[in-house]
Amino acid sequence: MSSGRTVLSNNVAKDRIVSKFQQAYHADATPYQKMNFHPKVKAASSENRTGTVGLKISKAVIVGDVSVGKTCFVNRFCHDLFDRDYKATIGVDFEVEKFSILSTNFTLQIWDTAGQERFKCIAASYYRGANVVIVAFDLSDEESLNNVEKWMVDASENANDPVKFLVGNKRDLLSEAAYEDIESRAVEKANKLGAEFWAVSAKNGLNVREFFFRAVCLTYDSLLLNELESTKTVSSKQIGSNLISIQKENTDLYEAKNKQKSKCCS
Ligand SMILES: Nc1nc2c(ncn2[C@@H]2O[C@H](COP(=O)(O)OP(=O)(O)OP(=O)(O)O)[C@@H](O)[C@H]2O)c(=O)[nH]1
Ligand SMILES: [Mg+2]
Repeated sequence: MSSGRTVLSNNVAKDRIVSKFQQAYHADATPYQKMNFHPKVKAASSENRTGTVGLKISKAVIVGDVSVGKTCFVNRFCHDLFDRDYKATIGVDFEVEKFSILSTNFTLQIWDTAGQERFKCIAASYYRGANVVIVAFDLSDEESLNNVEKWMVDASENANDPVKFLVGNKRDLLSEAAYEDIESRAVEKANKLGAEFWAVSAKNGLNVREFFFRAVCLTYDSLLLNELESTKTVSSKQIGSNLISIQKENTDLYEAKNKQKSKCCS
């Protein structure tokens, strides 16, 4: 979380409070047609019956070709920063963002993976269990759009029934006409992949906050709905043991990240 932000008593920054359901970027380019939180999700949130959803850490992974702007996109959202110099991501990096959705705390871990082929072995081990898969491409580079299928297939393989997005970055580089041209092809791809399309700019911040709010709204809604429908009564004992395994898994991930970096990047 960037410094200088107003942080509330629940440890969530003021600009991470989600009280309205964020709409899709383009109504014709999404498989997610819901326009609001499910009534059961709203009721459970207001009555504080959110089970393990508010306690767990959800996971998002961002993948895509080299230099499409994955790191800049994450940094724009998490730190409100933009770096014009390219620094390749080595393996993976991650950020943790805390939200308050309908007054429930919700934590998203954002795994920013390397696009370079030589780091693929490291990056791929972080796709497991992802709740959100973000395939990024560069709107000004057609080739990066041609490669999105393989990224989506790889990243979704071991994910956890993820919410899928196709994000075109560097919108600031395109004229309106050039954008419209690539947009129609991107929308076609997104529909084929069963993903929701967004056009953003990490450089000027266009649609970046809206995108992440959309991602957490869809994820929170579907995770809580699943939980409400599958475990009508979750005992506090179960919640306790789930939490221990989640915390352990998290610790393992941190350790694995360091181990794998030293193994694969030599
Ligand atoms: N004009 C413009 N440039 C951008 C934008 N986003 C990123 N860039 C530039 O694109 C280059 C690559 O950005 P990165 O975020 O490092 O790319 P990446 O996808 O993380 O690359 P890898 O980590 O190697 O996979 C940098 O020089 C950025 O300044 C954007 O929205 N607009
Ligand atoms: Mg990067």
